Amino acid sequence: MTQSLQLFTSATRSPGISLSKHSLSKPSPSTAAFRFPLSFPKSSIRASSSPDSNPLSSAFTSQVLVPENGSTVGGGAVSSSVTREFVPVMSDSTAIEVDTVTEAELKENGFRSTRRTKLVCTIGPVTCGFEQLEALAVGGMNVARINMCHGTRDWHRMVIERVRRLNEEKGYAVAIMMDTEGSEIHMGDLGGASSAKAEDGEIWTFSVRAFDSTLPERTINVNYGGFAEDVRVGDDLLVDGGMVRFEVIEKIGPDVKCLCTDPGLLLPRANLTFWRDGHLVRERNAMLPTISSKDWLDIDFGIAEGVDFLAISFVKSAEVIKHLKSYIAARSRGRCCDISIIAKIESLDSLNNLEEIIVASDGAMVARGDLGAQIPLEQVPSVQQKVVQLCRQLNKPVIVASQLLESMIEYPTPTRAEVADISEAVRQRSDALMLSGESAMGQYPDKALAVLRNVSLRIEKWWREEKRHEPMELPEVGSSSSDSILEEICNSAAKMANNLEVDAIFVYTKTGHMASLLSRCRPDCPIFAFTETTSVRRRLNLQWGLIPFRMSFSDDMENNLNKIFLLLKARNLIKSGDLVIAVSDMLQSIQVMNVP
Ligand SMILES: Nc1ncnc2c1ncn2[C@@H]1O[C@H](COP(=O)(O)OP(=O)(O)O)[C@@H](O)[C@H]1O
Ligand SMILES: C=C(OP(=O)(O)O)C(=O)O
Ligand SMILES: [K+]
Ligand SMILES: [Mg+2]
Repeated sequence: MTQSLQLFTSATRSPGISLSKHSLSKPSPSTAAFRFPLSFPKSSIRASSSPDSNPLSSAFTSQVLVPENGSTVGGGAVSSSVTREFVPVMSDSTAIEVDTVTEAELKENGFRSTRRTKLVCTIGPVTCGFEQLEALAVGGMNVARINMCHGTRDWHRMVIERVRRLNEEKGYAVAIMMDTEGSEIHMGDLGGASSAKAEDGEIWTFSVRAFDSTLPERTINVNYGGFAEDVRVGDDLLVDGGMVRFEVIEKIGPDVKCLCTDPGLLLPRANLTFWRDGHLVRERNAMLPTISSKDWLDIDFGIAEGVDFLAISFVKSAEVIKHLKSYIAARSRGRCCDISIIAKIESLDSLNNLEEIIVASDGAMVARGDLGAQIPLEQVPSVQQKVVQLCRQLNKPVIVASQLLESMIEYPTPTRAEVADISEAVRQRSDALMLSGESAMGQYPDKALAVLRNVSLRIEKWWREEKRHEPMELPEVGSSSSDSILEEICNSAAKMANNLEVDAIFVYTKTGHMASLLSRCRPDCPIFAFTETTSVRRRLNLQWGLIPFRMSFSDDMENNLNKIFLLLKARNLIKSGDLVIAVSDMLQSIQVMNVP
């Protein structure tokens, strides 16, 4: 039995679409409908029954339904022993594309316990091979990140191609995030060495000189031409926010001699900040462009390659995001909504303009690496909490990044503190967690991913068992009355889902907006998001609790639902009796029903 609540307003009814087609229920062999359209006499309800509402009709036999992978990978339940062959079966009732990882996971754990927190992996030398990428996809990677600070154009292109091939050949929906270099001050390449050790008391030279061949011993290139001019003798020079510390002792033309005062490992292209009298010197940083000329070339490349997310480093204001968005819109001639812009919160300026930056962006990243170099480390946790909360309030996905499992670059098990840190990010209900060096160049990328996955699952389960619902105020984000209606529907649907303990919420969404409004509510059950385009499906992969599927759907919701039930049931992904709530951005209704 279907029970539904529908809202009709003339303002929100799509022009050109006949109301009866949308608003009236159609009894089918499997669902008897009781609806209460506010503007229609109840007697008219059944009049619209049509033969094609029969889910067994041939109309949908070519239906293809594509579930997202990975977001559903369970704690250790899916190992590499899972057969990872992707077999699109095109015979009638089994016309559904599903990768075996998702399928196995849904079957084994039931969908109430699928993973809600999404996982981003930075791809680097140890994970750029096709098989290694596939292992990450099997392990639950939802988004592959390429950091434009490292690697060549050909290398980036190769990684993008491989991820795309993985999606095509194996049925995954791994999204691609390109992360700009930004123009903050950083070291050069260490002349090809993977790292260099700076010992206490050593004198190192930081130089803006262009060295033709090999770097002289204990010499570091600096990318910023004004460096030697700007630093003063006595300044503290911090590598990666204090991983290594130097004191400036002498300036000789383009060379700056520095004494190592805190020893440590220097990594290629590590970030540099300098401090004077206990304060970060940032006058020059404030003048550096957020998007450098190299970044613009990289962005052109990203647009041409059709990446799903552009993460912008060292965002200082909302203006830069707006400027970029209008550029992308112009470049891609209207296809602008295909690339989401993620603002990286990693500088003092970004904190000063936090809300307007997040409003202007499509999401944010708490980039704790550089953030911890620009504000005192002890302030990073509260900033993280604030950004995560604000993003949820403003309905933007948020990623918590950097050093989540830093020790696993070298060791196969995490520290207890790292596990506690991940737990905190999951408990804050951030949309996604990110691996950097752990997956780019560490020794245990798959193990690190498994830790993220298992800790996420465990904390989410604990949270549900304890029935914890943090009392977060969700302010209205919609600017039009139809937006407000969608928002209210989502808020109510999520609340009903919790109270009724339903197994899943189904949402039909063209742009992904309604799915993200549901995700914002962080309901107890997973959200199956059905969308028509592969790019929306991939982008939904970053958001908390969403399991995106791609399918082509008709304007007839009842029909869509019946098709989906049938297709999912044919693959044992749902079963008769499961309680679901269905909402749609095509039809303003909330339906509650048992799977027939
Ligand atoms: N494309 C790449 N090629 C080589 N090394 C990479 C690449 N991407 C990342 N790495 C390595 O992984 C480390 C961590 O990655 P990330 O946090 O993204 O960069 P960074 O440390 O420069 O901010 C980098 O310092 C670098 O050593
Ligand atoms: C994610 C970050 O940015 P990147 O790795 O590009 O420095 C960070 O600083 O935490
Ligand atoms: K970067
Ligand atoms: Mg950074």
